[in-house]
Amino acid sequence: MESPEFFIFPDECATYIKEKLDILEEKGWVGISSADQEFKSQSTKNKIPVGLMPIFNSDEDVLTEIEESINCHPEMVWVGWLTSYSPSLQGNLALETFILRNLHIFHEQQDSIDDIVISLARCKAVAVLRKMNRTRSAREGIKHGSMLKMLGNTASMQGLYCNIKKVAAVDAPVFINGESGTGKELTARSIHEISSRRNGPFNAVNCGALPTHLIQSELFGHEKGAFTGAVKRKIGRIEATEGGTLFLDEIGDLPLEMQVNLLRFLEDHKIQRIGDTGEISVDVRVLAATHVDLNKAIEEGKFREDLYHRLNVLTISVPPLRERREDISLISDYFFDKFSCEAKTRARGFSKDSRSVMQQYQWPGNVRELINRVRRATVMCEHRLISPEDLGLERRSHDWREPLTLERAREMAEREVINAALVRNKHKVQKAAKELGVSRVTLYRLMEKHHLSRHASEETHPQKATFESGPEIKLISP
Ligand SMILES: Nc1ncnc2c1ncn2[C@@H]1O[C@H](COP(=O)(O)OP(=O)(O)OP(=O)(O)O)[C@@H](O)[C@H]1O
Repeated sequence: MESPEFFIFPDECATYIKEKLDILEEKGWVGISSADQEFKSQSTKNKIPVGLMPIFNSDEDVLTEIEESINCHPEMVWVGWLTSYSPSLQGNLALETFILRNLHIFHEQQDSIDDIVISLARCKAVAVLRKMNRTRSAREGIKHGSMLKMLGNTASMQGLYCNIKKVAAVDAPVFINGESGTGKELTARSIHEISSRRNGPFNAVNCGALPTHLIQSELFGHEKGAFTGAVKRKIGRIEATEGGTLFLDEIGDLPLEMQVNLLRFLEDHKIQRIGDTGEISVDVRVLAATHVDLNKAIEEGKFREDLYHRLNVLTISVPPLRERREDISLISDYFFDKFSCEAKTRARGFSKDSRSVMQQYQWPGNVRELINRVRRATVMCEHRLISPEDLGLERRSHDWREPLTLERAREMAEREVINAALVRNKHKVQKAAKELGVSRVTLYRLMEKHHLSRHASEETHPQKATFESGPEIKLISP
């Protein structure tokens, strides 16, 4: 016989629910406390649960507990059960907003017990639909409804989606941390897309890519004749983002004098075009990202502490690909399908060897590097299955059981570390040299010695990266 439908309720509400359990059981529903192991038992394994959340009071602690239950089981659709003990929602804006946003409501005093059964069934139907969508989304690569094409099902990515939703619900600045190529800009776009600003513009500015003398005008705009060459009025990127979201990438590269202006804008939401005496009010949300250590930059006097605190109201971290290896197959398959639809290819998929190599590689350039390698392999592959060589990844050519001179080992390690630094720094030689602690000239010499290209487009070709599965490699000073 088929087991009855079931719902989960937070452990702290157990006493209240127990009183009602018999009635609900008669209607074909079984209630299980969130602390109960039965949740994972055979009888409920293939069932989709619904969450039932009695609301007794509006203490912050209770809100936090509810929030935690929802976060622990984001797959569930939750019914909020307003009991005779529930606080009045009117006048309690925080609770009201929270409840309306997260729960389907059942009023015990206004609705009959049959209505709660209907609510549970309705939520079950929504949960089933959600599950179907999630499965399809994982295939299609679209996650969480309007959240942009962010791929990844690992716990760390689920945590990221959860945080994106949380920060999208408010209007404060957000600081997005993460290595290069992890998806910081995509995260910023996702925040914008599900925020109340989604109908406004989204603008991304790479502070590191703008020449210093142009940054002020680019961000704040200028009036005609403000400086030589200002032949007409220019609206800056901040003003052009009115009503929307401005993403300042590589904020660590913003010159100090510009940091003062940005701070002023963040404090009073007013800007001044160069050559204009008046101030203009602008309604723009700022999201910022960097892959440099800003605490270190503050210590070195390169980044203003007050600006850091102003921007750092909410922080989100995007995990590196090597820390979510289970997502590698999903991402590579998705992009292989995409690229093979766009261009003719003989390839039908990845060989077993390629999959294993991709799993072990460190991915210093993260998702961007994975996409680039898959794109190249899809075009270059001459067989039915993409090989590690097509991906520009080859197993370490040396078998460690074989004898190896120390000099050769040093050379191999040196090449690998330099290649990783170049990929991480988008082939900006000066930046990579700084990270490696050598001069630019030295790095050029080493690149020549190891036949490493300085162009990003060639990062996987003709040089092949090896993958590191052995002990950590240290850079040996030349
Ligand atoms: N989870 C993901 N799913 C699908 N595509 C992704 C994901 N993360 C990143 N990408 C893709 O990888 C590329 C790099 O992402 P993005 O530009 O957002 O990274 P970033 O962290 O901002 O990089 P950088 O610091 O170098 O500017 C983009 O093409 C982006 O669409």
